[in-house]
Amino acid sequence: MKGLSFKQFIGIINRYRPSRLLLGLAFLLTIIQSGVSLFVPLIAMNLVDLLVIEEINVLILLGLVALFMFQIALSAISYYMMVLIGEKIIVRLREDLWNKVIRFPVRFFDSNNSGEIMSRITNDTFVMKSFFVDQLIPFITGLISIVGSVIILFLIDWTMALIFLIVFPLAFLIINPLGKKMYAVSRNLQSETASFQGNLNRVLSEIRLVKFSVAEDEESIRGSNHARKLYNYGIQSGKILAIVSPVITSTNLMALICIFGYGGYQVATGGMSAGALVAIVFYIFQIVTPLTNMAQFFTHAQRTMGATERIKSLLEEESEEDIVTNIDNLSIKTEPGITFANVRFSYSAEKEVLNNISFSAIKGQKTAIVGESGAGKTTIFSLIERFYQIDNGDILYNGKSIYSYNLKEWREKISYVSQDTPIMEGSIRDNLLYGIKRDISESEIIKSLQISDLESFVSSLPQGLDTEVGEKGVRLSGGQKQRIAIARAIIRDPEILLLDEATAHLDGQSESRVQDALNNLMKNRTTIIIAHRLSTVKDADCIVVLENGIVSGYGKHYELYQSNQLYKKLVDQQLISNELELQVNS
Ligand SMILES: Nc1ncnc2c1ncn2[C@@H]1O[C@H](COP(=O)(O)OP(=O)(O)OP(=O)(O)O)[C@@H](O)[C@H]1O
Repeated sequence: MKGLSFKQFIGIINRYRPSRLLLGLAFLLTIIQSGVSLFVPLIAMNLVDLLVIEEINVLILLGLVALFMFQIALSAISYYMMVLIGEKIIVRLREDLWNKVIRFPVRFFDSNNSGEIMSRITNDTFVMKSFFVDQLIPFITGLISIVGSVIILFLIDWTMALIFLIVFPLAFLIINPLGKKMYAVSRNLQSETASFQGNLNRVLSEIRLVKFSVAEDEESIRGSNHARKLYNYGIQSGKILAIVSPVITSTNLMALICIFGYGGYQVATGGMSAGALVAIVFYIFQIVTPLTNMAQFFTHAQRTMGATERIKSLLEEESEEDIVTNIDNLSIKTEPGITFANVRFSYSAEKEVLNNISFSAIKGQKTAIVGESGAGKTTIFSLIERFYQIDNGDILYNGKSIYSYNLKEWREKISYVSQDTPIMEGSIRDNLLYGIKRDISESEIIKSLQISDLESFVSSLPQGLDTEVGEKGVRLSGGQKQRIAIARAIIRDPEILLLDEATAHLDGQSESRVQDALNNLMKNRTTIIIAHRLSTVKDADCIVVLENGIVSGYGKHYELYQSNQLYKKLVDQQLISNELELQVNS
């Protein structure tokens, strides 16, 4: 067991523990219970000795029964209290972890598999709890029992105690190196479990891709490899346990044989009373049982320390609200709306995606961003949403840095209709109102459905707005999902509209209706559009051409067509493809 990890484990338990009073009481009860169990053999010793001289004492017998009952009751109460404490700790830890995880920056999710994060919140916390309740507490009571029993053994017969103490450490000489090996195996087992879960999540969340790529066989092999690795680690840990358990059991057995041999001789020769031998055997059991459990304790401890390290690293992760962005305090006068001022940005050190970008999207106007695939258009939206931090420059809204706003307040100003239209499992209503804090009237919802051309679809459903859409909205068509995203944007009533190919999935008729609605929605707001089909942004008040990380053109359609080579190329390519499409269709 690594000292540091154990310290971290205690630190986490301490941080999420319930009141000291409850904890103290539970510990006190546990200690009293272990203490009481130390007296049972002493009374039994007296009883046996009295039996030998045929003078049964009812009072002692009743005392023994009462003590037994008392110990059972104490043991039940203290176990329940420990479970209560364990559950209280885990619920707080899970709540805190979840609260933290949903506030981690997008960058964290870029580099961490969601299945593995799930495994940490569910499995690793469970491992910690069961170690605390089922291992640590019995370990402590076991220690009390062992120490107490050894002391009493010395008082009853020091030579017997000495024999036992010589045999007892032998087991640990063998177990210690195995424990170290077990630590490595347990760590691997835990991380492999997490990556097994990560792999399941990866495949199950994109099951359609698996099917249309006919990748079942590959996935079957990959899944099997993970399962096999788990099997191997399981076998490795089994091999270690297979040595540890019998070593402990036979050491205990050896100790018992020595005690019985020597004790029997003593009783026969009158050196010791029969009661004393009974008490000694009792105490040996009180030493042996917790000792046997200790083998398990160390295995669990290794596994728990691995889980603790992973949970600790999650707990230490910075929340996106706490991230400070270095901005150049540029004192520039801007028009109302969004201004990118000398913005530089890269996802990683290898490649700069935006290299000194400056442009304005003025309030009440429609600003379009065009550029080749991978030029950084979506990145600009991500930066406006503050999913990532800029490296240099500043992004201003109405003349004020967007980083000066509280993150929640800032995001509430924005509606983002993205290309892949994310939909949550739940009803259509749940999706329309997702994250909206103010009360929304039924008429507001219906109006948004009318504007987004969804009304007839929703009214055709037997359960209307309360129809379940399935995981990721699988029961909806691409166009329906897109219109739900637009209706959601309408209900949010934002100051800033970010539209990424918002009408790409709609058919011509629906598109023109929704486009009109969007044009209405854009009034008096700051709107930025990403369009691959330039026909949808030809009428934009301003078009920003992104090329190799810089703004290579900025203006209206006809100006750019004459002055910007890339823009002309993109328009001409689309004209040609449109013509080809017309020819094919005619
Ligand atoms: N999360 C990310 N981590 C690392 N690199 C990224 C990430 N997202 C995008 N990139 C890279 O940044 C560059 C710009 O990507 P972006 O998605 O902004 O392009 P785009 O112009 O929107 O492309 P498209 O038109 O194909 O959607 C690309 O080279 C891409 O590989």
